[in-house]
Amino acid sequence: MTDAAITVEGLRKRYGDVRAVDGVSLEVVSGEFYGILGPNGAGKTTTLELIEGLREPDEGTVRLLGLPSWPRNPDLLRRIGVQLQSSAFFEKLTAREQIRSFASLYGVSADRADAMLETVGLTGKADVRDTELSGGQAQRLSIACALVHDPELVFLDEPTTGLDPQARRNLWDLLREINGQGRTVVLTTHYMDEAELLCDRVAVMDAGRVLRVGRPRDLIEELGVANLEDVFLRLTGREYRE
Ligand SMILES: Nc1ncnc2c1ncn2[C@@H]1O[C@H](COP(=O)(O)OP(=O)(O)OP(=O)(O)O)[C@@H](O)[C@H]1O
Repeated sequence: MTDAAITVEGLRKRYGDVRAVDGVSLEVVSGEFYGILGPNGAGKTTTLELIEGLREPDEGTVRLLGLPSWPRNPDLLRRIGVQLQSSAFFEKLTAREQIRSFASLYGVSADRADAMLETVGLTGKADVRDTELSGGQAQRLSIACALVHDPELVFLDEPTTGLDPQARRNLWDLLREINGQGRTVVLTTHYMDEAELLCDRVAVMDAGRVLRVGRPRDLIEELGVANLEDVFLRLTGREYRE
């Protein structure tokens, strides 16, 4: 029996005429580092939001840590970490106040919040308001807020987009460390080098469907190509998405 952290069956979500998620089923094993890949508009973010329980599916079911993610379950929300966009920050707070506010929602100490700020390299910006942080700094703060309560299951939507190479490498180290502690990590990314390096398995999506799931090196071998970027292009084609 596999120890499933996430089980998704027959997930569908439409926005008007757009079938954003069109029958997605997948399973993420406990402790796995799992990537959701796909071109713009493939349905990655919508899939993630449905899995996280932030949106109601039209059809299908999601179980997180054995429990349904919809309707929202407060006990479950304590056990998962979701990286929200920085627009979800509390208004007019400094970086330190921001992460301490998230921490207090979960009953986590201010010391632990400050340590998390240090982990993402933002101690020097602790007294700066979030609106005055650079894009990459705000992103690091949002990741720190998602991790402050030590979640068992972590969801990150394009966590390294817009980060400089230093922040990107440091974040990779942090995510590896979190995963090494036995936590399950699910991320979306457009960086195939990142997915190849970090992910135990990836799901390649397009047009709301999962085209292929596998270990990066197995997919590379199966398709007889050089790297995961080639796998991605082979499966999803080279045309621009609308
Ligand atoms: N709130 C919404 N209302 C209407 N259409 C939406 C909404 N959110 C997403 N869509 C549409 O659903 C489809 C899937 O979008 P989604 O954001 O899930 O894709 P994605 O794979 O995350 O894309 P990207 O890589 O560009 O972030 C797109 O066609 C998008 O235009």
